[in-house]
Amino acid sequence: MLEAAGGRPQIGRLVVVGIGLIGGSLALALKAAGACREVIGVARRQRTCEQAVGLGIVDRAVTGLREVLPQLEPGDVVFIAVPTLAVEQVFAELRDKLPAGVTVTDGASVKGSVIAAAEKIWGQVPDFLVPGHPIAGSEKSGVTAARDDLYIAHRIILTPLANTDPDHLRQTVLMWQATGAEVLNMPVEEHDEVLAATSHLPHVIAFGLVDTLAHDAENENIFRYAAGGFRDFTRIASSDPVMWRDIMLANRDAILKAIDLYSANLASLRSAIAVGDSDQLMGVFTRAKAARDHFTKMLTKKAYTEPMQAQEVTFIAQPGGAVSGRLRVPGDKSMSHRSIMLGSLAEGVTEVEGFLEGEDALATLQAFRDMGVVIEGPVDGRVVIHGVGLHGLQAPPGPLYLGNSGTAMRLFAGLLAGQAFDVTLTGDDSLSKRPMNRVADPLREMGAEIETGPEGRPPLLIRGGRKLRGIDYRLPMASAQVKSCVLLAGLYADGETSTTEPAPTRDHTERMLQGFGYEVRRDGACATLRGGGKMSAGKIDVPADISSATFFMVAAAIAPGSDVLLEHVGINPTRDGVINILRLMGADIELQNRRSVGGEPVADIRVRQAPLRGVRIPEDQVPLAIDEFPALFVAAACADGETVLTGAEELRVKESDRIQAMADGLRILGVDAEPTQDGIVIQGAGEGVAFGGGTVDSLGDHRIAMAFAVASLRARDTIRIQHCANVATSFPNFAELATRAGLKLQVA
Ligand SMILES: O=C(O)C1=C[C@@H](OP(=O)(O)O)[C@@H](O)[C@H](O)C1
Ligand SMILES: C=C(OP(=O)(O)O)C(=O)O
Repeated sequence: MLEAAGGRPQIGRLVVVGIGLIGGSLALALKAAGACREVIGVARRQRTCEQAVGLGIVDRAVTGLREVLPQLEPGDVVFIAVPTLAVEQVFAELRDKLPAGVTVTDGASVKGSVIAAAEKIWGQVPDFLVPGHPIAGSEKSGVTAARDDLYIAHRIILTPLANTDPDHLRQTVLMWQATGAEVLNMPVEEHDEVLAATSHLPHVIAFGLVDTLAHDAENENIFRYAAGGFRDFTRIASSDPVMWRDIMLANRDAILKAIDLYSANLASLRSAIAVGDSDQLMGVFTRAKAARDHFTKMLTKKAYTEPMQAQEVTFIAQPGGAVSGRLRVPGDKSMSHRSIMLGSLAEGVTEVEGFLEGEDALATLQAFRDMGVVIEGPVDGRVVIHGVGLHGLQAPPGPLYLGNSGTAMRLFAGLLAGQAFDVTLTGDDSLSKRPMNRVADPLREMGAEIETGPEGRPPLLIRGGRKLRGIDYRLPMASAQVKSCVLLAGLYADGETSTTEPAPTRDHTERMLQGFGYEVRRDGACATLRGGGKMSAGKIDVPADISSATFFMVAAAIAPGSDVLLEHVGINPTRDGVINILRLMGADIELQNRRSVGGEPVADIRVRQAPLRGVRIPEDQVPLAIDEFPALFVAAACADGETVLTGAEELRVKESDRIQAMADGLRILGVDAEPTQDGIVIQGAGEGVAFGGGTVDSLGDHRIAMAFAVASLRARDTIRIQHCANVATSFPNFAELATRAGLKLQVA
């Protein structure tokens, strides 16, 4: 059927029945692609036929379909692009007159009615009919609106039936692909429901709104003062009335359902306005804004949930350079998560400044919105959370998707274990491989009911309505996530809950709970709280993330001529391992303007290049620098002599196995790096070039990606870093800041 001719796909003849925007644009696109031998247009009016030929949309045009049918052969395609309710009449003309082997497909916006019309005419849907619907169009209509690029990067939904002939289906798919469109299949009923909600309902509302206002006695004034919002919102009320009447009648049941749902929501908005229910209004508006922003990001391929994972980002780092200037890296990820969690569970309104607008923290924010918390923002790092109290969360409408974030999943497990409702927590590929028994085990000891996937991996199903009791938990590993999970569950438990950690880990949970007025007793390695209390809203100023600042600290330490000042960085003593380790290696680091901000120590960090030496990293520094090792390995590769890391097996269960991922990449770049079970041994180059060039795989781990970008400062050749999309989880503007600082980084 569809054969290559001169290297191009060919359908024989294309017959377009109805030469308007949809049919005419297909004709133009296939002609431009050289994908068919001849295009014949069929239109009711002679004038349209003449225009279509005159505009070069079709090669010839006739007013009667029957005229051209005898000329058709196998491999030809008839595309029906008439208003939905006129499709049946076209089918009637095709009956008994269509030569064998010809494909028939259509572009009607409702598929159920097309199927019904086919059954009426043929007794059953014929196997040569491939029902379809291009999701492209505009408020413009008619032959003069046709464009050859209408379908580029648009979706075409085909709704083949069980008996649809595979050859005819393939022919239709190839035809649409030749226009630059993306083709997908969907069941008929699903198509009609989805379109009722996303296209047909908005048209009803737009037509209805404009008609309401047009009938208003004040209409002249209304239209005179109609601003951009009105114009944007009602653009689709300029669409073709016949086409839309047909769609309403053809998809009646699904549209009625969508209208009823919307009417109920409109009525509840009305009453919120009537009684001045500001919380309900903010709830609806903030949720809608987030959904719409998210949708806009999806369209620009910048979504922070699932579809994002499919996107490929490569860093290309040219060798050499130095870093300089004053930089403020984004807000601390650990504190950003916790600000949303505790702000949501507090009583009153919490204002957060410096919030990290990265995908991990945004996933936490979205999850609380899904549980009914009203959250304004983020706008330039400012978030306002209308806390609902410890018992005010509502069951979310579906699973909570936590993207790439281990912190979110483990802390959520704790704070959801004592809720009244069931909840499922899911994540992306990387998170789905990470161990969760480390939180499920202590929570079960507290009385929670939790199911995990195989081998204790996500998803987590947390059953609601369980009574929790306080426990005294000795952590088997130094993990702030496990500690925080148990303490958060302790808020809902009877009696006291204590955690004892084998080594100090970040203490943001304890500090922030205290900041919200919840008593936490701290005694060395032990933290204790009593369930049943309450938190009061407060103000949170999130400092810049030392884990993100690390990439620039290492960059400045290794690149000759560098001098950077990193502003307003959190230097909590449970997070400052990177400063201690780099200093031990000989780095020139100065902490300026030390101050306390909202209970957390903060400083500006100045780093200038200095010769580094290899060291044995003290094991007590490991938990204090746990996320900084990918960058520290790059520093080690530039140091004089051997660097040995031990006691860091936790690195194997992060977003990737960071020991293996870094060892593999360093070796590709010519570094002698020997992974061990709990660490790594790296032979540093000393002065001069430390890395060759090459392609390394970050395995979708943000910190591996950024570490290798920094390595380019001391490389001989270009370093290409694959799978970097997840840099947006913790440091969305990394490439921009790095370039501003002096790295020669391109994003492809
Ligand atoms: O509590 C937190 O915010 C974090 C704790 C650490 O994880 P572990 O507790 O698993 O070591 C760290 O790696 C992570 O990036 C953030
Ligand atoms: C380990 C990290 O994060 P998480 O565990 O939250 O995914 C990290 O940011 O390096």
